[in-house]
Amino acid sequence: MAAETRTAGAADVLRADGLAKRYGDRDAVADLTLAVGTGRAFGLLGPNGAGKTTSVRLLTGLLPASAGRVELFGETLGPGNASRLRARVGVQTDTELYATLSARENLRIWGDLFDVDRRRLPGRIDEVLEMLGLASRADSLVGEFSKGMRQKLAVARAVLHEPELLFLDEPTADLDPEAAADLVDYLRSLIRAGGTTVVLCTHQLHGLEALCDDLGILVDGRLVATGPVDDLLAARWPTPGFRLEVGGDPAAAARTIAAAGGAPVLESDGALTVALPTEDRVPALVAALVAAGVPVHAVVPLRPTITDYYFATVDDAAARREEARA
Ligand SMILES: Nc1ncnc2c1ncn2[C@@H]1O[C@H](COP(=O)(O)OP(=O)(O)OP(=O)(O)O)[C@@H](O)[C@H]1O
Repeated sequence: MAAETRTAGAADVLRADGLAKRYGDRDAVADLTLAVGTGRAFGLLGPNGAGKTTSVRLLTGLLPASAGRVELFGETLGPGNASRLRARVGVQTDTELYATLSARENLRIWGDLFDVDRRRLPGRIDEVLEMLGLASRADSLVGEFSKGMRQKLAVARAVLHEPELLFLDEPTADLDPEAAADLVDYLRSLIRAGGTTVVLCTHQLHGLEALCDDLGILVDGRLVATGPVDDLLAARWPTPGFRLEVGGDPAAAARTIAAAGGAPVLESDGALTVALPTEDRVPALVAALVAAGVPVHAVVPLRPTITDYYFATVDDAAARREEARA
C-alpha cells in the first residue's frame, strides 16, 4: 500500500488516491496516494524522469489518469467540475507565455481568463509584477525577456488570481541566487500569511527547509517516502549527531570516545562524528576527552537536512532495486 502524507489539524486541499499514468508498458506514475493540508507547502522531489511533472499534470487535471482519483477542495475532480475547481488553483507551467505581448498584456489576458475583477485587475497586475521584481519591465515584450524573467512572469501569472492552491515546477531553476531567495521569501509569505497551499517540484534542495512542511519523494514513478519534514528526519536520524573537532591524534580521541560508550566515526578531514542518545551526554564526553589530554576545539551539532534525507532515500531505493534484480 502506498504511504500517505497526513497533515494533522488541517483540512485537505488536495488528495490523490491510487493515481497512475501509463505510457505503453511504462509506468510514469504508479499508485500515487497523498494528502496536502490547507496552508501547507508540499515538496515533491525526485530524480530526472521520476514522474514529478506527470504527477502535477495529473493532480491538476491537465492529464487524464490511467487509474485513480484526485480530490480538490473536498470534491472529486471530474469533467463536470474541473473548470470551477481549477479556477481556485494556480499552475506555473500551465501554458506558454505570449512572446509578442508585454508582461502586463500577458497578465491582463490571464486575469480575464480567471475572472479577476476588471476594476481590480490593473492594480493587481502592478502588485504581482512588483512582488516578482518585474515592475520595471512591465511593458517589455516577453519575447525579449531572459529565461529567469520569463520564469518570474510564469509565477506572477500563476498567483495573479490569488489561488488557494499553487503548483510550482522548478520555480527557481533559472533564477540568480538573489532572485531565488526573494522568490522563496515571497512564497513563504503567501503560505504563512496568506494561507495558500503550495505543491512544489524542485531539484534545488538547498534551503528547502525554510519552505516545505511536507515532502514526497518519487523514484521511478512511485512515492517512496512522504510525510511532514520533521517526522521524516526524526524517523531516519532518531539520535542527535555531533561533530567533534579535536587536536592531536584523532584515533586516540576515537578510542577515548569509544571507552566512554560512544561509537565515533573518523571523518576524512580528521574530525570525529558521534551519535548520542541525548544532548546531555555531550559534557561528559568532552570531559573524558579533556581528561585524556585530547584538546577539543569544537563540538558542532549535526542537523540533517532535506538534502541529506533526499540522498539517503534515493540511495535506499536504488539499493532495493539492485537487490530485486539480483
Ligand atoms: N508524453 C509522454 N509519453 C511517453 N512517456 C512520457 C510522456 N511524458 C512523460 N513520460 C515518461 O514518464 C516518466 C516521468 O516523466 P516526468 O516528466 O514526469 O518526470 P520528472 O520527474 O518531471 O522529470 P524531470 O525532473 O527530468 O523534469 C519519464 O520516464 C518520461 O519519459
